[in-house]
Amino acid sequence: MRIGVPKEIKIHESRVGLTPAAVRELVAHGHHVMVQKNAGIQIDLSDDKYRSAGAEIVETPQEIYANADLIVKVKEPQASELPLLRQGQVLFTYLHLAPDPVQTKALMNSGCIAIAYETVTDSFGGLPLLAPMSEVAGRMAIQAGAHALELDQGGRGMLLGGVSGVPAARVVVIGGGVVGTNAARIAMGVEAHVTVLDKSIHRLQQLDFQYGSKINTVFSTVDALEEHVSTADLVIGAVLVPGGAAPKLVSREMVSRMNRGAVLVDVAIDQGGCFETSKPTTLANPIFTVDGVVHYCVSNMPGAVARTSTFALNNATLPFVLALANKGYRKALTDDVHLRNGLNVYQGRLTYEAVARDLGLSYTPAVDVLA
Ligand SMILES: NC(=O)C1=CN([C@@H]2O[C@H](COP(=O)(O)OP(=O)(O)OC[C@H]3O[C@@H](n4cnc5c(N)ncnc54)[C@H](O)[C@@H]3O)[C@@H](O)[C@H]2O)C=CC1
Ligand SMILES: CC(=O)C(=O)O
Ligand SMILES: [Mg+2]
Repeated sequence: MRIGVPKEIKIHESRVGLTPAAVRELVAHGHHVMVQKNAGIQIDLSDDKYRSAGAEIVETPQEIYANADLIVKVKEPQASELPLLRQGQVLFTYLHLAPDPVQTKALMNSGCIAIAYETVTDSFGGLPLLAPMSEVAGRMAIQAGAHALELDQGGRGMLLGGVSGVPAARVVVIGGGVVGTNAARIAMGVEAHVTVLDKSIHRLQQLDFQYGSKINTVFSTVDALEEHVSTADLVIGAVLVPGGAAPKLVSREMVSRMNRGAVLVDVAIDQGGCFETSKPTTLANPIFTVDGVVHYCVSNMPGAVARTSTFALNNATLPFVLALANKGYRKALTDDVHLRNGLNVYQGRLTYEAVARDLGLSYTPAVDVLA
């Protein structure tokens, strides 16, 4: 199979769809891999490293999209990339379609087969291609939040862990999944006062068992959210309804009652965000202020640590890329329900129910289009 890896063009995004090691595996299985010139240059993955792994280095994205059967990317296709997608071409990348009707329509019109990393599942009930980036983003959320709490960023001028004689900052994490657990872990590490809210008692039990007296776990209700958000110094938004738009759990009114200079980090912004006042920002210009509350809403946080993130992502995606390349998309999707759960768009039809529901479009089950 001909596999193409375009250079990412989302602002400040330096991750790459395939590492040289992943290219080498694919080439060893008899596939032809085209990597766009300088795709990995920012993270010390030079064209020479890709050449040594057996890749063909290609000058332009146009050549990649014109010649590849399977495109392996990181972020959702940007406006200039969408018209390059072709009928019957397989696209494997993050998509986050629920809050993005424009991209959804463009993918449907292209006739491509779009498989979203973030809705591929595993047999443990997890999202194995989202999890590595959620680990990164959860850990980064605390360093981004700590920076935003500095006075010259508009923050309260607080150190997360406090010092002798001065209390630690109050960190509230909404959603105790992969992002939330990693954020809580780093916040505990810097000795902040950490509270996690979740609507899953099971998750709260696991966190309580794992971290004991270092963490406060709270069942999430409107009452509990109001109580904990209003007194927080840093709030991390980390909820997820897989594939669907994030629920708006913190209203504008709740934000207006927060401490001046408190910080919100909305990691769930890639699914539309869980604070009413959130809007997506970029790594180039990550923060803005509403009612004196600093908001950090970057939809590709792992792009800031692109080297770590590229390796972590490839560890998870490679088995699925190999399956798609070795078997072809139809057999790979038919054989594996977990990969099939990643299928969001199939030649003009929407095949992921939560996306169709949130965008008010009609839904066709993946099994039906593959039959
Ligand atoms: N901005 C960025 O760069 C990145 C964003 N993300 C996003 O972060 C979000 C969280 O991802 P994960 O932690 O991997 O998901 P996860 O599925 O591991 O955890 C989500 C948690 O939210 C809880 N939850 C769902 N609805 C809730 C509600 N109404 N109230 C309270 N808790 C609720 C669930 O019980 C679950 O424990 C996703 O939107 C994901 O796409 C992930 C990586 C990078
Ligand atoms: C998950 C996601 O949106 C990212 O890694 O950029
Ligand atoms: Mg304590």
